Amino acid sequence: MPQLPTMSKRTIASFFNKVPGESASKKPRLSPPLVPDAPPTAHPSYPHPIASLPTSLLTLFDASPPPAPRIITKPDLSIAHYNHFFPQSTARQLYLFLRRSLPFYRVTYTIRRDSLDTTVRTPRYTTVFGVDAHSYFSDDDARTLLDSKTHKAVSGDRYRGCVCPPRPIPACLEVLKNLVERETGDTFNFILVNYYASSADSIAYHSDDETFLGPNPTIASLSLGTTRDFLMKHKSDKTQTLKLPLTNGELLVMRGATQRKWLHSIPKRTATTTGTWTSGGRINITFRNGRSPACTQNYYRYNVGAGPVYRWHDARDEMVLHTEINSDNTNQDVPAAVTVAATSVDAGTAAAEVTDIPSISAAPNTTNQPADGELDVAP
Ligand SMILES: O=C(O)CCC(=O)C(=O)O
Ligand SMILES: [Fe+2]
Repeated sequence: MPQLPTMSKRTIASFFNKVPGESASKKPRLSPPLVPDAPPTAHPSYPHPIASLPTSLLTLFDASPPPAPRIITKPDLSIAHYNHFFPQSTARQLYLFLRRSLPFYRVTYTIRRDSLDTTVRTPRYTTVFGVDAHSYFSDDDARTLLDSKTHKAVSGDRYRGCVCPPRPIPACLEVLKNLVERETGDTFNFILVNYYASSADSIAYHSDDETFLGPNPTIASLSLGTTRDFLMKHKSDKTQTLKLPLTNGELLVMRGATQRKWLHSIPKRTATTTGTWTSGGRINITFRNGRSPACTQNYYRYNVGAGPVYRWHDARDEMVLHTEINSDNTNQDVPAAVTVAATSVDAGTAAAEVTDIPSISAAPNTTNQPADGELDVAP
């Protein structure tokens, strides 16, 4: 395990910039303006503008660099575990902010399995931002998609197969990405967000080792909100298992052979956590580095899909269709005229329904396979 750099005290401005010499990439970076309570990030690919972090939260980030991580060692596994990447109160505010600011999806899709068309219902809310290394978003307000080599506009062909155009990382998540990059020394171009609304939401055993992430990918994973068990098991050595109850503000950095050799999951639980500040929910944010357009296509298909947008409704204390967000919510940045297409996922042809297969490893051309017995067949 290489020595991990530790985070030193710094100014708010530094959260928007890279450590000098850290990045090999010469491409311009998104630099959110350093004004108090900056305006939301808007982009034609977004269903609504996405609020920027309040300055009060940025100040909290500045106040407390995380303690050094615990290094977990097991065969073929390399994990740096930051018990308190963010202090409780900071993580709590971040959780509440992101839950009410991001667009979420409940993705349904059809796969061919055992010669049957099978409808898969992802048992959690998801969303994704970013684009693979072949492209990047311009640094100006337009945030145009540019080719990483020629720095010219990307041709329409490159992402033709995507369910939606790639989305630039909004300022509020760019700040988190920069914090994680500074701490880990890695760079990431994708942010995937899961929202587990209750203990019934889950992700089945899978590994994030698709070829489009390259060999031995580093994946950083931030947990906010309700504590959930993160279970790991070695793919071939059944004696090797690991259980980490991930609490509010924890960061896992998985490296080396971890994805190739181990599976991980967040299982459903029967206990219900209600009446707390989390409302029983948990946000997980993973930072990844996608190498090719196949990654972009896969991530948007399985984390945005073709269905409707959901947003958090403060008064109702639950996710609701974006179209239901109105003036009784405190999410006032949603233009009333915005409409979303109804789901175009056709479940009618399905001969069977399942929930929770390894969602992002279900696409063609991936090396992942569902672990035996991990599919939950819907009743
Ligand atoms: O929620 C978590 O901690 C894990 C999420 C995960 O494994 C994934 O999104 O690939
Ligand atoms: Fe995963």
